[in-house]
Amino acid sequence: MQQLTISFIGGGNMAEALIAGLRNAGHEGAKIWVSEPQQARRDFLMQTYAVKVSADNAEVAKAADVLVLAVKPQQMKPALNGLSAELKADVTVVSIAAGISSSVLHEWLGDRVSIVRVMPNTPALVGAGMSALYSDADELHKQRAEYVLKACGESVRVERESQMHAVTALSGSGPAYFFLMAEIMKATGVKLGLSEELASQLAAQTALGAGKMLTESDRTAEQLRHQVTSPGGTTQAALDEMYEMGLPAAVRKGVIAASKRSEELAG
Ligand SMILES: NC(=O)C1=CN([C@@H]2O[C@H](COP(=O)(O)OP(=O)(O)OC[C@H]3O[C@@H](n4cnc5c(N)ncnc54)[C@H](O)[C@@H]3O)[C@@H](O)[C@H]2O)C=CC1
Ligand SMILES: O=C(O)[C@@H]1CCC=N1
Repeated sequence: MQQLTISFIGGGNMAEALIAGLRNAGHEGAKIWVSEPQQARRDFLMQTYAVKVSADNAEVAKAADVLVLAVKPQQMKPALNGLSAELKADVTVVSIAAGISSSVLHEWLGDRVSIVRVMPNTPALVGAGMSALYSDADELHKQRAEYVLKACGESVRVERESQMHAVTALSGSGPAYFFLMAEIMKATGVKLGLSEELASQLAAQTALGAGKMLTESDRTAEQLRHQVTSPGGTTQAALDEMYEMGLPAAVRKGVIAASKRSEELAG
């Protein structure tokens, strides 16, 4: 079957994660186009993933069956300037930008385009992405977006566009919360006398193992935590201190701040 041409406006971190997923899933490099103003970034993407690159958004948009908008929210309006007239009639526009609503995208691209809003995350780079999508466009367009997302991990649909703020706060930004935890664990391991290399390995493999248990076991996070926590033992000592220092409140407030920021970006 003929593969769709998937074009990216913006070739930054998140575009790269999706491109890596698509290439690993067997999507041809010649059927992936990326427009990106930075020459060094274009060269890197072309050399690493054998994709087509350009500095011209219109050229890339024109070729697209699926057009992925992968610039920062603040960069979106200028990036889309003049693109509307270039698009194929049945193009699927997939926006991964935090905050920007479908109605704002329709204002910038016109009413006739089919828009799918998606919130992916960077673990897409290693095939372990978590994406959520919202769209009121036809099923075909949702399925095209899912084709991209499922090449990079799991994908779910949400029923209301307003839920995208919470999705962004959980899975979009979420990898950073776990990375911060790994950073702190590693640094503390070093303070306690481990080498950098060993402390990194212990933190990373523990994160992987905990993640696999969360996704593969039929137990809840709370049940899995109880399994590790022997009464009066080391884990209990750690968790008591973390609660005492306000870790749950800090995480709760952080997630809410991310959701609020997503609402602010929506304008
Ligand atoms: N990084 C992440 O974990 C996630 C990011 N997102 C969303 O993905 C989008 C991109 O984020 P990142 O990849 O992190 O940003 P990034 O800054 O790494 O990538 C943006 C790229 O767009 C390019 N660019 C700037 N102006 C442009 C223009 N006018 N035309 C074409 N390209 C242009 C930049 O040179 C840059 O390479 C954002 O809207 C963000 O909300 C969504 C989910 C997760
Ligand atoms: O930090 C951000 O705004 C983007 C959206 C979700 C993850 N990164």
